[in-house]
Amino acid sequence: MNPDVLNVYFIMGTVNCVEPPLDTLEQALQAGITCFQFREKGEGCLNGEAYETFARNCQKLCKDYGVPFIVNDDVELALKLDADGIHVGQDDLAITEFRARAENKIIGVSVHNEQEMELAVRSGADYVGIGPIYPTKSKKDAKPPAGLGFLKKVRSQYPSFPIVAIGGINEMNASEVRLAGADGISVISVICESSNVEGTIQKLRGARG
Ligand SMILES: Cc1ncc(COP(=O)(O)OP(=O)(O)O)c(N)n1
Ligand SMILES: Cc1nc(C(=O)O)sc1CCOP(=O)(O)O
Ligand SMILES: [Mg+2]
Repeated sequence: MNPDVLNVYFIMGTVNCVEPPLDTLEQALQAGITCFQFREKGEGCLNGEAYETFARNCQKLCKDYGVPFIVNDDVELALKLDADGIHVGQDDLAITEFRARAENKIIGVSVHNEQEMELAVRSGADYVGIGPIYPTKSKKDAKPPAGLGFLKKVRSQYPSFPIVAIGGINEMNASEVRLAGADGISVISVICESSNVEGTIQKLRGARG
């Protein structure tokens, strides 16, 4: 995949939002996010019909702006909606199983160590998510913050494999994350809680290091 797609990768679910979620997503799309992940999970999240309707509304907005719509975890939803891709963690469905059912979709995988990285590449992942780089309040079961060390190591071992970094990334630390080798940054709270989504995204974008 083109790593530029990962430049500013916004992840959102209703539980993350302060403003109406679809308003936040549309502002983020207008401001130039390059990828969107539908991640409707956590206490108080939508279920059933409301969950699917919300996903469809997010997907429609992404289509209007020509931005890839990626579904977190839920393979059946990704296939039902014909999403552009899926993001899976180590506890989610095996990549090869999903690839067999969706040849042309983007597959992202979370990796935390060299073995997981090697397996993701060997299994045909299109990109990897590396995190948490810094402490995050948006994922209760996140691993301890890893800092930039693992990211730098992976970049040196895989000079051109698409990498997005995640976890506690904001306007202040985004450029050091890019300099460490990330093609892009993936964020939830810095956009969901911003009072100036356009300004925030401008600062997150930056030139590649
Ligand atoms: C881009 C990106 N990177 C990492 C994750 C985390 O995935 P996972 O470990 O499966 O955790 P959940 O998001 O499912 O709670 C991600 N979602 N996106
Ligand atoms: C969804 C997610 N995954 C992570 C990982 O480390 O795998 S950290 C995280 C939450 C990122 O949110 P924020 O930008 O608010 O810190
Ligand atoms: Mg997951």
